[in-house]
Amino acid sequence: MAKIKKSSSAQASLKMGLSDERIPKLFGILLILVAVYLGVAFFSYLFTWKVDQDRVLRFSWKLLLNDGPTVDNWLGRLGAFLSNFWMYFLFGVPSFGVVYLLWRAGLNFLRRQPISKLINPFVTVMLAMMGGAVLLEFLFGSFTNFPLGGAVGAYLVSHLTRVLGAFGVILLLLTLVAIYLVFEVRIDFNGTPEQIKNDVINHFSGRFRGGKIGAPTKYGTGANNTSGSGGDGEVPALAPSFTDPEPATAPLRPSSAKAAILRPGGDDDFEIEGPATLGDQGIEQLAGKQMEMPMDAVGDLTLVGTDPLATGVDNLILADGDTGINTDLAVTAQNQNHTEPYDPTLDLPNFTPPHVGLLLERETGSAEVDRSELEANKDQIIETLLNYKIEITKIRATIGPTVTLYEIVPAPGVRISKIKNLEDDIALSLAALGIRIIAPIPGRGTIGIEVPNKNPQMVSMREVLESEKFQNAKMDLPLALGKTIKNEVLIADLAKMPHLLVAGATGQGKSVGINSIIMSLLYKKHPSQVKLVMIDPKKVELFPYAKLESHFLAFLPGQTEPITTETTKVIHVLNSLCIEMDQRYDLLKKASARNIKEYNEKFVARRLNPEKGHKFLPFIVLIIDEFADLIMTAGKEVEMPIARLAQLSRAVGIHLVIATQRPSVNIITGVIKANFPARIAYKVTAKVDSRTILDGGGADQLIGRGDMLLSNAGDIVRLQGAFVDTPEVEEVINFIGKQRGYVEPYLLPEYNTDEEMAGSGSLSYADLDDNFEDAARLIISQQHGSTSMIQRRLKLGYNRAGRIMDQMEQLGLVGPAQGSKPREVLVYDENELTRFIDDLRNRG
Ligand SMILES: Nc1ncnc2c1ncn2[C@@H]1O[C@H](COP(=O)(O)OP(=O)(O)OP(=O)(O)O)[C@@H](O)[C@H]1O
Repeated sequence: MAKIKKSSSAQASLKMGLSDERIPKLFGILLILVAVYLGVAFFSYLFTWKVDQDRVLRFSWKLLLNDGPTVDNWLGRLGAFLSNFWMYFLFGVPSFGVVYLLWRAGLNFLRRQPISKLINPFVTVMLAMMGGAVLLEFLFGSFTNFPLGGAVGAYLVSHLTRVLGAFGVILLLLTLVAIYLVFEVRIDFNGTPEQIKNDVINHFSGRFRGGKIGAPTKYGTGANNTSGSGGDGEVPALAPSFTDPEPATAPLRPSSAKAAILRPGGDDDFEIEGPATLGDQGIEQLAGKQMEMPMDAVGDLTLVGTDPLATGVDNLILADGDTGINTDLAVTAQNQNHTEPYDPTLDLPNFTPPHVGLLLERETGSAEVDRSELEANKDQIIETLLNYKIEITKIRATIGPTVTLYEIVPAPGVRISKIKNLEDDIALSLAALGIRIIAPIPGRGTIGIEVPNKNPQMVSMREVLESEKFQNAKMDLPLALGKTIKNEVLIADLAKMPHLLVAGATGQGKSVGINSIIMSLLYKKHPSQVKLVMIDPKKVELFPYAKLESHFLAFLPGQTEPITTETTKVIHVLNSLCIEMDQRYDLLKKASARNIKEYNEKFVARRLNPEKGHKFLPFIVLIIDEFADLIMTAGKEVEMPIARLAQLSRAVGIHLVIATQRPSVNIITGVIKANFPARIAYKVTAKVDSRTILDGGGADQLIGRGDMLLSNAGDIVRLQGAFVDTPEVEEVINFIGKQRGYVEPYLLPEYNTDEEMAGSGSLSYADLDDNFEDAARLIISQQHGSTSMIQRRLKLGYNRAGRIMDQMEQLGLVGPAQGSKPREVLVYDENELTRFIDDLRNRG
């Protein structure tokens, strides 16, 4: 690598032409210096204008000659002349916009970004300068002699006031601001004033952040931030939000009668933890230790991200050769020559992540908990346990969004196993739907009884996404799943799980849960950092996400629908993912990297050569909504690749989320279970189903509507899932879908079954690329078998055009490749092609 660099720079020094990267860099430095000069001169003008103005006006450019007068401007006569020119004759104070533009242009040249990137800021700043000049002149012009809005501002104001009247000018200015807010900032007027303010602040901070050298991006993959979101020392060994922090509330009244046996009716030693509205006399706000539910802490993968167009040799060919390609994307190719760290998000630099205003602010229900409800439940628990001769010394309540946890301390001598054995009887006696007994609560030595609240609260997706925990989560694949019994938002890192099995009876919240998982990723990650592979045999659950095809989705080449629904295609996708996994392992091996984190770090530092096939690797999340149908129809053909992926894909950043509403053993097989230590169970109808999912009961005692158990390697935590409705999901999808995506989506490797590879005979009509017919017609009409012609004329990527050419060869339309020469075309007449294709179609 070092060698290559050396020789190329030696060559460059022989001939310093326009292609020499040093020239734009020099030019960039020059522009920055000019910007600094003008900035200082303008600033000085604010103080020296009175003295200098007369002299400059009298002498004009002659001021620059030797015999002119002296001036006060800190940057001499040139400073006085230029600042007067801009401030007095042009835009007044908004002339500082020119300084910004020069600075920005300088950086652009330094970074060797395309000039087209400057068009937007140029137009915006020019308009802002004009608007600003009018505004300043209109509002304050009559109070000062200083040319606040310059001649431009003064002229426009006087002209506009004559045409529209003073009030008309005010309305015009307000209209301009409104147009800006609607088109550029995309304000959601449904939001609260606070959100609108945040949107505006985010908009502007985002804009200006884009102009700083090496500033970390909002996705944590800034050029300087090579270790990505989970750099060393940043990610705790345990997934942070899985371990609830110790709350700081102190007990108001210490428990006095520890040894006393509790009787129903009394409220001694009944301690309650929960919403503040419970601060009633006689009830305590308790500082209890919290349940610890550590996640699997093996390894710590770090996201750096990837860009599908950026680095593959194919894509570089595409970027160089195709004039139709968006110049912004061609940054990528230039990015290759840079010495600064690589930043994958720069390939879609203007991508704006969805804002929470797209989600509804829901009425989460009253936080008030009825004291009599608590007392009644406490009495019933004590009484029921006494019936079984179980005495307790202390009971404490923790009120969650939908259930209250009564934590009891048994009297000395009561064996926990006794309570465990009586679990079903106790539940029956308590006779409320959804009672779950946890005996003992791991690490606490106490027993938990969860009882549903009469007035459950909903947990909205918006509130969990807005929570500080989510906002600050430095995880590779953060999932905002819901709230724990302690009303705390729980964020889990899918990258550490490393796969997730989701199961529950129909109508209990699974689809909402899958949506909240996807939403979490869409809200937190840039399209260059994560790709979603979606499989939806039911065809109804995931289809709205198809609009994200050129942003977040990955699928097979030639696939018309980016979301896979047919079983045969699903098998292809799964096997293709296995190939992707193997290819990623090969890349890791070549790069001597142990996992995706190390690999991407090396890539960011430009220690891996893209010409040798190295590229940025995004995380890939495979989502299967309803894999029961697949297992039933394709059995091992589906189960085996899933198991293989689950066993091996973690190190290369491929993670699986598979869901089913049929939690039976023939669906969730031993092989699947063994490879999915992290599982989510929604309510199921029978205990046996709960055992199938969680290896234990509990899911049968849930209350539905998003009430769920999250289990990781045996540790179980009860959560109220975040709720997001389909229209909200669609809003978010539209928000992203409307933005510019990659020219070519992220394609998975092609997978051919053995028969398909055997020869032309097995290639069916369905296998043909969507552009096959057009490409074949082109080749035949031109009698010229060239891939690059297909690429150019049909505006296809190099890979895809190459694949179409292979299919033509398989079908005998063209001869084999002949090096750089075009292939021989074996069909001479388009009618013959029509017959051939009809034939193929009829064969199916
Ligand atoms: N987290 C939640 N909070 C509140 N209500 C919820 C939550 N999740 C689901 N619900 C309620 O339960 C209903 C069913 O949820 P959902 O569609 O997710 O179930 P499902 O298990 O996916 O059903 P199916 O298997 O038929 O697709 C929702 O329409 C909603 O009313």
